[in-house]
Amino acid sequence: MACSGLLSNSFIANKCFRPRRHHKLAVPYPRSFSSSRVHLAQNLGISMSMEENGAAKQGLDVSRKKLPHVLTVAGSDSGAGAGIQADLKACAARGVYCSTVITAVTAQNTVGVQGVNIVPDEFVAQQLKSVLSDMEVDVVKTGMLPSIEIVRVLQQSLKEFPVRAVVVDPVMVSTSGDVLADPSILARFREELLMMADIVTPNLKETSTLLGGMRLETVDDMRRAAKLLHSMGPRSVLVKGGDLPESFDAVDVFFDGEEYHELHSPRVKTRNTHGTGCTLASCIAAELAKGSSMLSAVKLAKRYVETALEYSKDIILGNGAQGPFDHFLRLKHNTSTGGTFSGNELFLYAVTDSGMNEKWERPMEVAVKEAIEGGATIIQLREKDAETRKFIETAKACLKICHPYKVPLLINDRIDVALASDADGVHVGQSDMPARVARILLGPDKVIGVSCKTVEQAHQAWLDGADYIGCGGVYPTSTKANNSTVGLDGLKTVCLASKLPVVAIGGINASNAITVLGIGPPNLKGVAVVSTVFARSSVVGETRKLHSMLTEAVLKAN
Ligand SMILES: Nc1ncnc2c1ncn2[C@@H]1O[C@H](COP(=O)(O)OP(=O)(O)O)[C@@H](O)[C@H]1O
Ligand SMILES: Cc1ncc(COP(=O)(O)O)c(N)n1
Ligand SMILES: [Mg+2]
Repeated sequence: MACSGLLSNSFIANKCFRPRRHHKLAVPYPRSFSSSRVHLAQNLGISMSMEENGAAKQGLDVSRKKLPHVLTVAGSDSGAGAGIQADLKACAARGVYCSTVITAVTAQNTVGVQGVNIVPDEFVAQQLKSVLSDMEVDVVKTGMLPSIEIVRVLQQSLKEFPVRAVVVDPVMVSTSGDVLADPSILARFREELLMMADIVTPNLKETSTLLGGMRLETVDDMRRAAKLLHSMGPRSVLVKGGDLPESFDAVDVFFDGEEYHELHSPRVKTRNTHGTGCTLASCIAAELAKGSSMLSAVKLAKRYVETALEYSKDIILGNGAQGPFDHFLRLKHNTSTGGTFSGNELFLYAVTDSGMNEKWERPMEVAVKEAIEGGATIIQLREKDAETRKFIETAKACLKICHPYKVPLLINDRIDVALASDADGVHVGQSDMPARVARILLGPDKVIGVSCKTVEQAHQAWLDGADYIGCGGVYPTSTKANNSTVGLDGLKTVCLASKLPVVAIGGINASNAITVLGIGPPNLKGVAVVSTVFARSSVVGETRKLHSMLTEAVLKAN
């Protein structure tokens, strides 16, 4: 469609980039269109909009990066599992800005919906105008639309302020069985809203309702339903199968008028599925806002929901049948440190050695368990030659052993293995990945330790966002070839300069550990050992011996 000079600025901003109806959204949307807007406006002899004039007057850069932006038009869920709250969390998790037009306020929890207060339609219209007239919305996602009047004002607003895509989640009944939309709305949905939708995402009940009570029991039924719904006007249809019997995978059927795609994912066994529909639709909207094609957006959204459910399957919130899940995939991370590493964990630091375990035919898990039972306060898995897949499995198994004891487990060098196993952190050497990069990859909560021999390295580790440093070798050691030693003096110098807690490493054993800890600086928090605990047959016995010696020495010193 050509843009004419008579069109309003908002039309230019949005409509020109909107793919024409009945074309699939295969071409990524242009990401930044502030600059193209100005360019386009100049070509068409149109002056800049008020906002651009304002920005220019304030000396702001009008070609600044535009945030992908989803506007959700939905109801508030006081329990924050579904509705507006789920939409905000989903968009935030996907890195997209989300504005909100609230259509109703529900009193809701994990048991059900106790009350609904519908926002007057004039006020919904006012919210829509406030956001759409000002904030360059890319995609509108609709959820609970509780009255015919509200559907009408939404349609009018979208005509006045067209956006690039409309995702319609036709919320009618909550999973708990409570009615969220007036039944009279059905006709309006069928006749008007579906026509405006780039995608409509009904669950089984909603599909059946929209199709006059059609029975949906199999994936074939879902395919037929998708086709029928498509004939009602939306460009694409996703019939969601979360409510199929438990024997089925979680199957959704996508149909764009030409092709069907059955999207399968394993059915996560959990009660925490409240808000999956809202989240899925918001995630689709978010991906479209970033520039995805429709099918990619749907696939990614489904994978996101599946992953979030898997991560949150055991969380307990509320007494009802429908628990919420964690959009930021974090609640299940019950790390022993919880992002509050103090340094005291370094007291008896056990670094594993697979060669020593092999010699005693001891699985790594057994060695780790024995070390912890003997009193190790932190474990580092140091597997220089392990195959990646095996290493990840071992790390996961060891984490299961460490966490009940609240003992953190770190991975030597391998950031990828730490990420894949969700270990508590990493320990890196001077020639491994820089701690600064590891911090970016691992996020703020994981523990990062760095091996340092000098004051400069210790300072850099601090600048890079490490949590502790390992200083050594204090004495010569057989576990690290060609490693120069720093001696007690070098250790003391580094400790005095370091802003981070320090663990001493290298050749430390039962006969010198007390001397090492005795050198004094308060940030010298402990000793790290390898052979001392792992080279003998009884790891638990050796660790216990060292632990009681160290404890006794510390008690005496205090
Ligand atoms: N137990 C589950 N395991 C994996 N995916 C699920 C599960 N329950 C629902 N889903 C997925 O969540 C999305 C929302 O589906 P559904 O629960 O049917 O919609 P609604 O929340 O609107 O009732 C779909 O992609 C569906 O496949
Ligand atoms: C405000 C609001 N919007 C939507 C839903 C649907 O979510 P679900 O189908 O998971 O109950 C809900 N329960 N509450
Ligand atoms: Mg659901």
